[in-house]
Amino acid sequence: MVSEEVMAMVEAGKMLPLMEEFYTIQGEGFHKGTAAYFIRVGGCDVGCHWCDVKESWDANIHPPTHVDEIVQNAAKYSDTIVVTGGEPLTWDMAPLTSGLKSRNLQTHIETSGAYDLTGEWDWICLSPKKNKLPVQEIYPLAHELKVIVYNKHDFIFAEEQAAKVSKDCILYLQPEWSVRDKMIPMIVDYVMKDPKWKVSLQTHKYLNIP
Ligand SMILES: C[S@@+](CC[C@H](N)C(=O)[O-])C[C@H]1O[C@@H](n2cnc3c(N)ncnc32)[C@H](O)[C@@H]1O
Ligand SMILES: Nc1nc2[nH]cc(C(=O)O)c2c(=O)[nH]1
Ligand code: SF4
Ligand SMILES: [Mg+2]
Repeated sequence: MVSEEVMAMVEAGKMLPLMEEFYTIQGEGFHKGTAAYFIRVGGCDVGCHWCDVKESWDANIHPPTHVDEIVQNAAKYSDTIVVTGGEPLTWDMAPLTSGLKSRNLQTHIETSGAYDLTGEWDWICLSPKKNKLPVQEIYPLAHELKVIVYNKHDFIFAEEQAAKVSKDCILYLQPEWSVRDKMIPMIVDYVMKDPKWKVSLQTHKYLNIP
């Protein structure tokens, strides 16, 4: 049981249910190959059946942690901080990013965009999900669109989503990990036919790093 005081702090984004934090190499998308410190915030009710971090979904099992403490720790490791989850936009990200920005850190977010965008971000990776679509406001702000391809219909979904982002947004198709052997050849063909798309792989899984 958490106290009402802690609940109010979480509500205000001054504390966040912290699942894990780790220094690694960004494995996916535009910044792949670049060292970054990851902050994984618990809580998500989007419910992707193939989600590779289902342990993150239940916010109650992750300890509410002061954002000041998260920031102080993150600053020791990297000047690029990736906030992921769970779905980080479940929570008000403003206190966390203002702390990170006050230390001149680069703020990146991995999000489904299913909830209102909060926080100040240098890089927004939008990975839309069919079962809970992004809010309209996030599309023009996304720097990269990363659509997970689990089956053929996901190419149609990817085109629908690409029609909503800005012309400068970088477009990625990323195979869902468990079906990668089947989907990679289809993604390769697709990208060669329509080179506005690029391939994104979960390279950290090939490198055996977090
Ligand atoms: C675990 S999610 C957390 C952030 C946010 N909830 C989201 O979905 O964008 C981080 C990234 O991993 C992707 N992802 C999750 N499970 C995956 C899987 N099985 N295969 C490929 N990508 C996956 C998501 O689409 C997202 O881009
Ligand atoms: N190395 C590494 N890169 C990543 N890029 C996005 C990730 C995520 O889970 O949000 C992730 C992750 O979990 N590990
Ligand atoms: S939105 Fe992200 S964290 Fe939530 S279930 Fe889907 S992939 Fe997992
Ligand atoms: Mg991951």
